[in-house]
Amino acid sequence: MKIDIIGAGSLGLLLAGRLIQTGNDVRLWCRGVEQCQRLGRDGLTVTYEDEREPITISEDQFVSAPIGEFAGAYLEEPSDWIVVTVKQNTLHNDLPEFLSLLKEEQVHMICFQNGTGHMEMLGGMLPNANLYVAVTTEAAKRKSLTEVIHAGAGEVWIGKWSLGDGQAHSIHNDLKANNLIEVLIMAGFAAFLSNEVDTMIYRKLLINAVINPLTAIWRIPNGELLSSEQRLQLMKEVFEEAIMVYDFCEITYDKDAWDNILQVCRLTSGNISSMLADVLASRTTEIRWINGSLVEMAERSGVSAPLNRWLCQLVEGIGV
Ligand SMILES: NC(=O)C1=CN([C@@H]2O[C@H](COP(=O)(O)OP(=O)(O)OC[C@H]3O[C@@H](n4cnc5c(N)ncnc54)[C@H](OP(=O)(O)O)[C@@H]3O)[C@@H](O)[C@H]2O)C=CC1
Ligand SMILES: CC(C)(CO)C(=O)C(=O)O
Repeated sequence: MKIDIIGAGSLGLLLAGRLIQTGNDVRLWCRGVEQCQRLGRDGLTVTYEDEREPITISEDQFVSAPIGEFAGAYLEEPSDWIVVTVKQNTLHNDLPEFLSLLKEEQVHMICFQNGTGHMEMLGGMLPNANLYVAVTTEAAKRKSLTEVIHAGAGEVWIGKWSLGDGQAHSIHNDLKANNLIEVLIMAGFAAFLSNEVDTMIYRKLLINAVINPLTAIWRIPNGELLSSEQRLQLMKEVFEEAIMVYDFCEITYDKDAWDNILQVCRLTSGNISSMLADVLASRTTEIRWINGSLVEMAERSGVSAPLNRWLCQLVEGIGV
């Protein structure tokens, strides 16, 4: 399968490494020229935290190029799938410029972002595109421009974004999506199709809305959220406000959603959350598309979500 991956960060390198290893034709689109040159010289490596052998991909097994060349290359030689693995802020602020040439195209594009808001934006910008959402519990950490650590195996759930014509299609009859799942499974991912990807997006949003800002503000690994009553109390208050917003917006959530968040803290106890990692590296965080989405959803329903608003302001104020 021919696959374009936009964003050679943690998730992008992980997907690229596994997909190239299993024989797919991957083009990896980077922000920086230096990274393209390093990938073109050294190839890429996926390593593990246990004793598993690393995956080593040599430079001649794939193409890496600057994002500015992506649209031209796609128009000349379209791929089967465009996989988007940039962060939300890049997707909203930078990608429109690079994707505008594709606005008439019927691309198949799949987006791996945490948070919400990006699919609506892409839907408006690429009206003919077939847009898909991936919700994943994989954990990847880029170690250098060419090396990524696969820090935790999870699942990848794929759904079609907005079927649009009001008819009840099942994604299980979608040939392209089935092909993608096959390719991901061959590459070693636990990948599934879902007709209820919305439920998954909002389940993940709840997890990220509670864990990410608090770990970023307190500068602690995920597991340490559970280490004091005071921290648990604040987590619970953020959770309850988010649930109140879900109730107003008629978004369904699991009965054991709170226990599920505690379980994620335990399972990822040594992890630095992506938001804390962004704060530590002085990068823009995804808070606007996580807790900020909850604030907007609340406002649209005529209620307020003051705790989530505060969290947005606290995180956005770090390092300003
Ligand atoms: N990592 C994980 O385990 C998981 C991540 N996610 C979600 O996936 C998304 C990606 O996360 P992650 O991979 O961790 O993020 P990273 O920050 O590791 O990677 C983002 C990549 O996008 C690149 N980029 C920035 N601007 C551009 C541009 N204009 N054109 C092309 N590439 C660009 C960055 O380049 P540069 O480094 O040069 O700035 C970087 O390589 C996020 O929304 C995250 O929430 C979801 C689940 C798990
Ligand atoms: C689940 C969690 C909190 C794991 O660290 C995550 O998705 C993130 O850090 O963004």
